[in-house]
This record gives sequence, C-alpha cells and structure tokens, in this order.
Amino acid sequence: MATPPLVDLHCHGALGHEFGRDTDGSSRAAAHHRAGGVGTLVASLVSGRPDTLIGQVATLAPLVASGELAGIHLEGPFLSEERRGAHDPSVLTDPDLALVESLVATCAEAGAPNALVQWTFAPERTGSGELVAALARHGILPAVGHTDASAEVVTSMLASIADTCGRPPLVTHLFNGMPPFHHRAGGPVAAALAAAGRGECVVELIADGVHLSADVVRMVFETVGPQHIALVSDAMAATGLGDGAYTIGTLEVEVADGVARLADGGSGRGSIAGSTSTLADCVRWAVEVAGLPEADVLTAATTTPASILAS
Ligand SMILES: CC(=O)N[C@@H]1[C@@H](O)[C@H](O)[C@@H](COP(=O)(O)O)O[C@@H]1O
Repeated sequence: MATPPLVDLHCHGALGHEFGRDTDGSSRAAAHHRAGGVGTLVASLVSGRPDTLIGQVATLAPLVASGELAGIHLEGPFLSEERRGAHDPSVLTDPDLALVESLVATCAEAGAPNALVQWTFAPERTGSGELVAALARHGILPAVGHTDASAEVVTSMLASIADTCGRPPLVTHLFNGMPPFHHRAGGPVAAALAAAGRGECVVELIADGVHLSADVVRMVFETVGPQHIALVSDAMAATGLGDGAYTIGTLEVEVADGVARLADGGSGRGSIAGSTSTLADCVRWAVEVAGLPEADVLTAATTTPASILAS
C-alpha cells in the first residue's frame, strides 16, 4: 500500500533507543520511523523527575531545531496513579508550573522556542486549570489522558481547554490509560467520544492490533469520523528490533511476540507498555485487519494530526 508521508503525534523511540536518552540514539530512532513512512514525528517522553525531563528535553530540542523532529510531547508526570499504565508511580505528581517554565526555557535556549507541542495530564489532578492556562500561554496543546476522572470532569475540562486555547484538545490514546466504558458510568471514554462527535476534540487511537480490538477501532471511525481521530504509534524502544528486555523510562519491559509489557516476574499480566509498531504498521492493520476504508485511515494518519501541529 503506497502512502503519503504520515504524521505521528505520539512516539517514544525505536531500534533500542528511547527518545531523550542521548542525541545519537534519538536521531537513529527518528530515522527508523522516517524510513517507515513517517514524514512528521513528535517525540514523546514518559513521566520522569523534573531534572530527568529537563535533560531529555535539552537533548531533543536541537533535533526539533534541525527539523529531524516536529516537536516534543510530555506524557506526564501529572497523571493518575490508578491509570498510570507504564508510568513510574514514584514520579507522578500534581501539575508543577515551574517545570513547565523550565522546559519552555530549555527549548528556547536550544533555539527551538516552540518545540513543546502537546502535554498529557489527568484533569482530576489539583491545579489542572492553572496548568491549562500556562500551556495555552506557551502555545502547547493540552491533552487529556491517563485519567480516572468521571465523564463530567473530562467533559468540562475538554470544553475549558477549547475555550482557553481556542482550538480542540487531544485525548491521549483513547481507551488506554482510562477506565473502560460502563453503561452506568461512561467515564472519559463517553466524554471524549461525545466531544469528538461534536468536533470539540481529537482522539488518539493506537491501531496496532494489540491495544484495541478491530470492532472498537471501527466503532470510533464510524461514530466520530476520521477528521476527529489521530492514529498514533505509541512506539517504544523495541520497535524495529525483536522480542527481549527493554526499558520505558525507569521501568523494565519484556517484549514477547511483539507485545511490550512491564516486567512482572513472568506472570504475563504487566501493563502494556507502548507498541512495537510504526505508524505505517498501524495504517496497514486498520485497513487490512479492521477493514476500514483506506482514505479514512490516511486522513487519521495525515490530515487530522497535521491540523493539530498547524493550529
Ligand atoms: C507509553 C504509555 O503510557 N503507553 C500506554 C501504557 O501506559 C498503557 O498501559 C497501555 C494499555 O493501557 P490499558 O491497559 O488501559 O488498555 O497503553 C499504552 O501502551
């Protein structure tokens, strides 16, 4: 399947390299995704301590300045402990506005003042409103995710982000890192699908054949439409390599049969820890396995995510 250059808004690395660890490894990871068909790539950082994140952003910002990366995505550390997935619980915290300012200053010093493009947080955390205002001031798009909040809290946060930022927010990998939809308590899934259906947010989906079933991916395309969906890879360091032992942030990961999970002493029940797919793999899966129209899948892997970066 020939595809136009894809746009991946959420990607942690490849070829054994996690973005932000070192310059050369970050460049190699980016080159792997480029070779796989991604024309525009945002590097994602999992939750870390402030000094770790400052160091990682200092490593990545020059790659944004040189055009190897389109931007940086902070995934945490202002996330829900209950819905942390593959994030280190010891570094999760309420929004820290000093960290936002330090990271923005780090990017400016590296000659990439607008390098931070999106920031995932849980809206139930104390200080979320102030965080949204700070992100808006710096042109960083707030993304709701890794959250245990009710539908009401998520609905009102999505509306408030749209108001404050003047553009629709993102929802980080819809379904993953949040409570499952329940018909008497719809939670973040109900809130996000309703907002996306009204054109008031864009939902990320990891269509790698592991994170979501084909029927769920089809349901989202058929209810909110591809102009409100951004397919993302959420690719971690094992992408492009085989099964084995890896890390995500400070946590150990085992990859078996291409599925990355937090190491758990062999029980096989560790949280899924990102994907081992490129965005092109996800596009192929969505067309060939989920059976979605190619044009719709490409919209969700090109035009829609590009609109997030353009606005
Ligand atoms: C880098 C990152 O955060 N990736 C998340 C992971 O944390 C979460 O465990 C998984 C499954 O989430 P689920 O168990 O809620 O479906 O989705 C994504 O891989």
